[in-house]
Amino acid sequence: MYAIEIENLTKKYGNFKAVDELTLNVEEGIVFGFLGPNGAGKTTTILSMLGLIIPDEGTISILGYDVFKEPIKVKERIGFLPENATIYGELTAWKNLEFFANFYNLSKQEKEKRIEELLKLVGLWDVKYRKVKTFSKGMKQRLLLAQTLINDPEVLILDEPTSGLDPEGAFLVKSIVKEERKKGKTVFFSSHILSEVEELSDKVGIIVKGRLRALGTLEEIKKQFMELEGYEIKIETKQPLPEIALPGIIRVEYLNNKKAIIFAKNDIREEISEYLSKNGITIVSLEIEEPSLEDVFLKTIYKR
Ligand SMILES: Nc1ncnc2c1ncn2[C@@H]1O[C@H](COP(=O)(O)OP(=O)(O)OP(=O)(O)O)[C@@H](O)[C@H]1O
Repeated sequence: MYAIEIENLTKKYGNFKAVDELTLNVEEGIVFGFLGPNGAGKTTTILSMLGLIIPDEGTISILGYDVFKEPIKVKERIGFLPENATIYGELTAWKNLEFFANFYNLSKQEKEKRIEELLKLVGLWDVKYRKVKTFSKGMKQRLLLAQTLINDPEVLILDEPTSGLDPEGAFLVKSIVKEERKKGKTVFFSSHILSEVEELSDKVGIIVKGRLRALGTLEEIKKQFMELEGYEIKIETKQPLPEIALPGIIRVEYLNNKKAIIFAKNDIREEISEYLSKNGITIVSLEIEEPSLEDVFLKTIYKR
């Protein structure tokens, strides 16, 4: 079963399509990175997943439950961290968590145990009785994350969870995501920070102007990209390179007489290798230069 299934989601504001026929599935137990520039439609998709926005078209189910028809069943099993979450500044960290814990059917003991565990997890145990209005942005975000985890959710939905955090705060958020994944939980998070998506995600979706432009593991996305944009094959030989003219080659850029980058329509390493060995040339290395997620992301945004 998929943890999250989004089918043909469309949300319009007037005539403007904020999300346009979006279809994607997230397998259980993985971290899914939802990547897109500002205004791409990430938050609109996430709010639809929570049933907080009613889309014009499409269906969404989480853990097999339709989010619009069975909202309570869904909410019991998920944790949601909004992009601009609010927090009760006049309450202490402990009281904030207690307030949210009260929404769930937990005994006093279970509640206290859970709050203690979470405050320790996010590094706020020593300041548990301090009013939250005295907290830094990073401390508040950590408390919000603890709040998101209060019901030990099976699926975590995090909208730009590291936005505005310093490197230490971002590190803590990322380590919590990794810990949850280890426990078998599913995490869906949105971001426009490439390094973070690359570091955390088992699967990535790239959304631009409301449309899903790429979907898959990083490897799959890079492969799809190379199939569209062409392959860069780096070669180094022992003897000087002869002129290489093989079907599929777009151009060759010689770095010196024994090193070159071959731009090709497909992966023609075998053909190159055969051709050179026929000409008595020994290959030192012959490798595909993989695009970075940044190459893929930027070209996806600006080119297509
Ligand atoms: N209530 C609304 N009324 C009109 N337009 C809206 C509304 N909410 C969002 N939009 C528009 O829909 C588009 C998608 O917005 P959304 O907030 O989903 O993007 P996002 O990818 O989350 O962006 P960001 O990274 O900046 O948070 C934007 O162009 C935004 O201006």
